Amino acid sequence: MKLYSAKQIYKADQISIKKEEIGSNELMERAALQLFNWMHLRMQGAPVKIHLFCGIGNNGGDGIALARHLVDHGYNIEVYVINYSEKRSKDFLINLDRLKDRKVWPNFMNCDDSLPEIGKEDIIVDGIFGIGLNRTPDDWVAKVIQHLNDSQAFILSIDIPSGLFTDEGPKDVNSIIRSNFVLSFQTPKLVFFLPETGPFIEQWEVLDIGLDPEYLKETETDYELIGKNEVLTLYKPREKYGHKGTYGHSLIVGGSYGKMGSVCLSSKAALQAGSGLVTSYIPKIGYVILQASLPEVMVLTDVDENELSNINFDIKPNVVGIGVGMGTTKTTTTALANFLKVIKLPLVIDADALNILSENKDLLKSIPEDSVLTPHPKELERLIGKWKDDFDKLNKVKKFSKKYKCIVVIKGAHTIIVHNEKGYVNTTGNPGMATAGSGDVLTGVITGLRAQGYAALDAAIFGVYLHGRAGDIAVESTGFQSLTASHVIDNLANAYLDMFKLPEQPVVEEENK
Ligand SMILES: NC(=O)C1=CN([C@@H]2O[C@H](COP(=O)(O)OP(=O)(O)OC[C@H]3O[C@@H](n4cnc5c(N)ncnc54)[C@H](O)[C@@H]3O)[C@@H](O)[C@H]2O)[C@@H](O)CC1
Ligand SMILES: [K+]
Repeated sequence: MKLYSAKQIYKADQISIKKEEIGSNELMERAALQLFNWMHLRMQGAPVKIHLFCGIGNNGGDGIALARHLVDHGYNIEVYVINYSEKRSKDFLINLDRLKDRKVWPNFMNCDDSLPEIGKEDIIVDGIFGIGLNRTPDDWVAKVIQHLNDSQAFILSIDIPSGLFTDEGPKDVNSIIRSNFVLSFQTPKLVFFLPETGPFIEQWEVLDIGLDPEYLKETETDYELIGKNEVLTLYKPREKYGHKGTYGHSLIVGGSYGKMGSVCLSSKAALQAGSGLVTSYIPKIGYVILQASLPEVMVLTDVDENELSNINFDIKPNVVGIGVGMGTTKTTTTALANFLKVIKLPLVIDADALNILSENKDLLKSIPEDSVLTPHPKELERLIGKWKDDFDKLNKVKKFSKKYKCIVVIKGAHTIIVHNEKGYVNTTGNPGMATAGSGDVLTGVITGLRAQGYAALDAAIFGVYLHGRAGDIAVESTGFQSLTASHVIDNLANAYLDMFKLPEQPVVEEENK
């Protein structure tokens, strides 16, 4: 699913109005009706108090139009207009008049007014600012927003939580609504998925207000949301006459004294992701461990007992996953530097290999083209330096990806895969996966997919999705706290199977005869 910018949404808005020969207030009416239907379906006329807080722009206009529909259906409402500017939008004014025709008089709130009382069981509709926010709200508006956040009432935001910018980072977190639910028009916004701004959104849903499908289809976006539909198009079915050689050979390089488990996890994950063959390359100390735990995996050992000192093999893998558990000693650093000088195969680079690269930035230019790097936030910071906010981080990663011709997987609650100018935002995974070895599993999955012939970007996107989905399925039986990396591996099979499951159909009860 494409994630459009505010500029693109405004453009879609203009094009739709022109093509359909409708007034902009008709588009607002569509939006308001969708909001109303959504609420009405769930509330079924319940007499709960609904407080609608509206700004003076079109987001406020949506709120005022929604208030009219709620009144027409007998709901118990109170409307407030937050008068933060004199520049009321045309459609806001049209809808204000329509509301007044029904003898509903909003409370106009200015900077010195006292704050209304809101009960814990009430509902707040947040229509203060939408995608038109272009500067941090004034202090008194921030106070209103804090008052709503503190009320403990359920907050339903129209389009975007008020106070969140659509395409830049927040400057004052105290001026942002904490939404329980966002009904977002036409597209979710990128900020719903970033670490700094995501926590302001508990749940979201898209309302289709029928913006011009042609424009939406043709417009390229900087970000895409990756769900089941997106990965289904990447999936490579198995061929009847395929053999294990058809599905590639993964080499997992890593491990050191006391950290052999990471290589076990990566190697097993590569196998479970479907790699035809898997070999592990480890220091001698891990030989028995690997052979005893993974009978399907072949093992090659370094000349050194405890650490990698010379990465040298005479097999022909088609991808190498490197870095897990390998440490950053001088010997291993030299081994990695020498390896990078000669290796031409695509790499999946993780953990200590990333840390070595951060400490020795001149090695970055030796990374083979189309390699996949999988840093967690700390590793990323060591690699690209500190960032101002999430947008700054994304821009820095885009530059890095272009400069070193690689794919960067920014791991997090919503992992983002960056390739050149574009980012792919993953939707699977859960907090239970913040556990030891979870990253090693991801490295193995992406390596295993790469081995099977998935292109680098596809392997990264598909791998991140599968890994998260396996974690989501696993957590249903383990709970967040007890989820381990091994559970994620054990559920890779279920994650594959789940891709082809049809959505559950509602059960129709048989009529009594
Ligand atoms: N496709 C669309 O674009 C549609 C948009 N609609 C609604 O329109 C919203 C956008 O409306 P607007 O462009 O009027 O903008 P907003 O309603 O988001 O903001 C109101 C106006 O306040 C001003 N402003 C921005 N930041 C401010 C600040 N910190 N303090 C004081 N004033 C500030 C700006 O001039 C802005 O236009 C969307 O979020 C959505 O809810 C819907 O009506 C349906 C169609
Ligand atoms: K809003």
